[in-house]
Amino acid sequence: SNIRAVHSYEKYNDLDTINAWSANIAAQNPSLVTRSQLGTSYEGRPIYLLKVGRSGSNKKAVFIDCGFHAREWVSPAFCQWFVKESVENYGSDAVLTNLLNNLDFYVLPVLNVDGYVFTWSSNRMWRKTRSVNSGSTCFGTDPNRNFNAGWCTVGASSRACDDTYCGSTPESERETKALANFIRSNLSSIKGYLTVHSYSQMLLFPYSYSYALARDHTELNTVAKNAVDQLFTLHRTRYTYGPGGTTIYLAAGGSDDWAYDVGVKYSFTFELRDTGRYGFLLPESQIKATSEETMLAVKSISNHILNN
Ligand SMILES: O=C(NO)N[C@@H](Cc1ccccc1)C(=O)O
Ligand SMILES: [Zn+2]
Repeated sequence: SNIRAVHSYEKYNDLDTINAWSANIAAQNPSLVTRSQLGTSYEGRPIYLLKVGRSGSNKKAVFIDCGFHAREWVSPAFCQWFVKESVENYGSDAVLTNLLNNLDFYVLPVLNVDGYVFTWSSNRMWRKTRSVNSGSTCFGTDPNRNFNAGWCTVGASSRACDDTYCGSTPESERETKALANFIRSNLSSIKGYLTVHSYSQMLLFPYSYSYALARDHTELNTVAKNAVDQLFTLHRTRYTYGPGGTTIYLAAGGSDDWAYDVGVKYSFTFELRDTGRYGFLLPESQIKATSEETMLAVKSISNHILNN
């Protein structure tokens, strides 16, 4: 039939649906969206990346990833929402249009594709990747402990069966290696790194691997404050913000700390809704409000990046 399948942005979508969506939204919006493959997961699934923005030469870029942790379903929902908003409101939303004309957004809807599939098929509460750990019957590494940033020193486990297992080496996972390689290869353009998790309602920035203040602490703190203030205006959702170590907990090997230390100055971790009532099982009825308020924070941060 000639009826175009309509994507449901207010539902949680399985990986096949998300992959079909990313192919379609790129095909239907060629002047704004291009899809590439970042890499392949442990179980052999493609990890797709969307580049969103008007084509132009030597534009600054902001990298946004979702779906690090498999059970955090509202995270991939937000990445889908971001792309939808970009293609639907380009030309009508002045702020978004200006951003898309002057910045490129790399949007990674699901990094941990194997884990995400596993939460749909087997264990809704799975967090890690699904790689086999030699010498253990336990699967997976915590991708947010697997980066070369104070790796496995604090707030991480060296036991394969733990949910915060740091892996056998930094970037041991195909998924984290692919992401790190992409950022390393595009350091001249990537000025911002936003990694989207749930839940807690927090906006975190380096460092989580120690209590040391980042050299850009004052600026990052101001950017975070402005972002959470913008977020609050829509539905009065309250976020806390600050360095990860003091705001949530000490944890080494995180992607935000790694990105910051390789030179991506504006590096933030979002912890979306809620604060524990539903936790990872946030009802689909809250996807719209969560995504809309998070858009305000992302636009605030992106404008700061564009103007600095
Ligand atoms: O996973 C979640 N929430 O989903 N929280 C992050 C907190 C964090 C953020 C940045 C660096 C290290 C740790 C975690 O990986 O534990
Ligand atoms: Zn997480």
